[in-house]
Amino acid sequence: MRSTDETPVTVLSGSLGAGKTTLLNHLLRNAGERTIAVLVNDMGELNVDAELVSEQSDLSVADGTVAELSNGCICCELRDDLETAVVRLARERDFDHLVVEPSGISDPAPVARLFTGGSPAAARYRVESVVAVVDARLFADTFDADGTPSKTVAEGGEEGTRPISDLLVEQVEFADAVVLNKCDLVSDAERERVESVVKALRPGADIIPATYAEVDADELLGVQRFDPQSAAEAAGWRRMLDAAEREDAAEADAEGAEGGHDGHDHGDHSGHDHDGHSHPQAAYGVDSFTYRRRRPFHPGRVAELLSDLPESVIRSKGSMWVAGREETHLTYSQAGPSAYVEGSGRWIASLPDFEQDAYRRNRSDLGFEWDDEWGDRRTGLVFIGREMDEEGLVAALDDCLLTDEEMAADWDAFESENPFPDSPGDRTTLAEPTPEG
Ligand SMILES: Nc1nc2c(ncn2[C@@H]2O[C@H](COP(=O)(O)OP(=O)(O)OP(=O)(O)O)[C@@H](O)[C@H]2O)c(=O)[nH]1
Repeated sequence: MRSTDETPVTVLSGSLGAGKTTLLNHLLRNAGERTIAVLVNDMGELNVDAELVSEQSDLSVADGTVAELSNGCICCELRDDLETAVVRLARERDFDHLVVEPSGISDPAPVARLFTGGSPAAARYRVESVVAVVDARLFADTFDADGTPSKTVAEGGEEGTRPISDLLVEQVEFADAVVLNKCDLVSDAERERVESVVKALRPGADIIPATYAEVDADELLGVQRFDPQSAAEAAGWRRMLDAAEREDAAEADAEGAEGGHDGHDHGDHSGHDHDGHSHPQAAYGVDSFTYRRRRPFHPGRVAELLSDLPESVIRSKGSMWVAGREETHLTYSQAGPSAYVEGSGRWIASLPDFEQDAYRRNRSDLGFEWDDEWGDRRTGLVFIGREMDEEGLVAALDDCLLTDEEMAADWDAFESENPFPDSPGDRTTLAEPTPEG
């Protein structure tokens, strides 16, 4: 019984049929000295009591090395069960490593969070890695503009069905290591292209190519990769946006320190000449840029543009300021053929003065420049794609900004004729994959 040592946990994600079970079996068979316990959340089977069996490293999943939770989804109703199960497991069994496979949920983040913070599970475990098993064939088909884009609406998780592209992107963005499985089903060139996209989506993740998930267990387990502090900021789009904002804030500070603002206009300033470029993957034509403006979008024009982005854009995401939605901080997210906008909170500048003051006082370093007139309202988008026409896209986005005349005119119409959500939690779908490829 280990009471002080925290047992390392691997959180495994992956789309339906990507090869998670194949990987688990492989790990159990090749664990060497390690004793691995596996916890699977199987949404398919109902009313099977969670059986906490674990122990020998050389048993297959079917042989019962697995503690199974059923009846739901780990991230919601099963969260408590999961916590109880892992704590009991640690108390009753002796093992060196826990692998949790929260199948049926798209987002491994809540599961990883279960083992951090002050929970009883956190006292006994530490998350070592979040691993995404990616079906290289499916990934290539979904995001390769040269291939046949997969429009499949796949596994659902908590919200019913979701486009497969969303799941693939989000799992990769949160992963510390990506097992690129089914490499037998892609050519070398396709594999390299998939790798280049994965690197852009999640810079720094270890990519482990595999066929039938035959990975070196010591390469996957026993390496501390997960960092709870930076996990949320690890996605490629988030890093680019944060870096660009920090750069701006530092520039503004420097100007302040020099005792004068030279009057350069942030209202129409092009974000991308702040070196929003990143070319690490240019070899396969995968590139990215940031688009940042402190002028609101026209709701109709920008909805139309974002509903029909060129296929070269693989992933785009960020914050949007849309005229008529002065209170609602909008988060836009696109992955392949799917795109939506969600109300993700309030602009700080729309809060009552005393709340704003408190907010700004408590976070003296907001990480971005506060605009005298508009406060934190701004647009910051990141585009990741292959051979994108950046200039064309930026020009098209700029055409969606309010013109000077529109800025000066009455904004009432923007409020009423506006497809975007006007409160946090609401969502507008801009583009959906067609049901059959
Ligand atoms: N060709 C090929 N098939 C594979 C590979 N890895 C796994 N498979 C097959 O793909 C299918 C799905 O694999 P699983 O391991 O069951 O996938 P999973 O992610 O556990 O699937 P779910 O639990 O249903 O989400 C099985 O028929 C595997 O034999 C691979 O590298 N190449």
